[in-house]
Amino acid sequence: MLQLSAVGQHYGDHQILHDITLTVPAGQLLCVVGPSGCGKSTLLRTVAGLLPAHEGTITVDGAPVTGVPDSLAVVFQDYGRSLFPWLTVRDNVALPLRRRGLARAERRAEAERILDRVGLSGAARRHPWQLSGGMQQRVAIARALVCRPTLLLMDEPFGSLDAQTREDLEDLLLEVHRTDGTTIVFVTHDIDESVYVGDRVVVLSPGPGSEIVLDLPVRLPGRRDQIATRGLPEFVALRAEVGRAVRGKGVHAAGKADPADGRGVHESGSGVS
Ligand SMILES: Nc1ncnc2c1ncn2[C@@H]1O[C@H](COP(=O)(O)OP(=O)(O)OP(=O)(O)O)[C@@H](O)[C@H]1O
Repeated sequence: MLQLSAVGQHYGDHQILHDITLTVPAGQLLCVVGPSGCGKSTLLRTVAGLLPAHEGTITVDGAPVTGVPDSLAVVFQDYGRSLFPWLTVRDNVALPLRRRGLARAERRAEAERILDRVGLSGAARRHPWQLSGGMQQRVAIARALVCRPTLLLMDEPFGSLDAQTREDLEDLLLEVHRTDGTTIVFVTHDIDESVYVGDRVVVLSPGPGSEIVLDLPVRLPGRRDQIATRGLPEFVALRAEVGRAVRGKGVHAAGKADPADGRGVHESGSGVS
């Protein structure tokens, strides 16, 4: 479980985040959206322990975050810079296992297992620069998963991919989440994406001093499907509600209901206009 209590963040005199209080239960996929520059990436970097919180406290499974927790992995948008071009795909993925003291053969076997899972078993001996952008981001996801993190942070991971690749990776993420039960915090500027992948969507207000303006459980019937789910009236209603909050147009009362338990069927009907 991830807990943020009255977290504030500044760059110098510039206040970015104010009084962010949030509990993310184990196994939840939380999406964070908000206007450009409101502090989504700053929030993620603070949770990751890369920036110390100026105010408040953050705990992961009860332990205060004072540096990057061992149980945590991060995937950034810029896959091109996050992979080492001189290493093969398999060695990129195996790299985090070195710190765990696994022997070389074990590291390679584990990397190949994860690569198979993300649909890249045929690419293990290639180098990142020989792959498409979508394949490189699959490598970055594989590397994040190889240490079996309990908390996965993703900062606009599909933002620079074409629409088809993006949908494929959204579905890969959902499959990983369903199978592993990893707690995931997923930052995106894409409202549709947040509702499609999230169990819950949190919207931040524009800065300075961004706060949470909407905390919305995503209750959609059935297993998510790129065509069928996006056509559901429940999906359209949720998307409109998040869109209104991002644009500062007010929040429907259903948005405040039971946000920590964002699974199951959405019942509110949301009153979308
Ligand atoms: N290292 C830094 N030093 C000073 N200011 C920064 C730094 N990083 C970000 N900022 C500023 O903090 C604010 C929040 O930035 P952040 O990248 O967290 O927003 P964001 O919501 O993720 O933006 P976007 O949606 O455009 O990616 C912006 O005004 C940005 O210019």
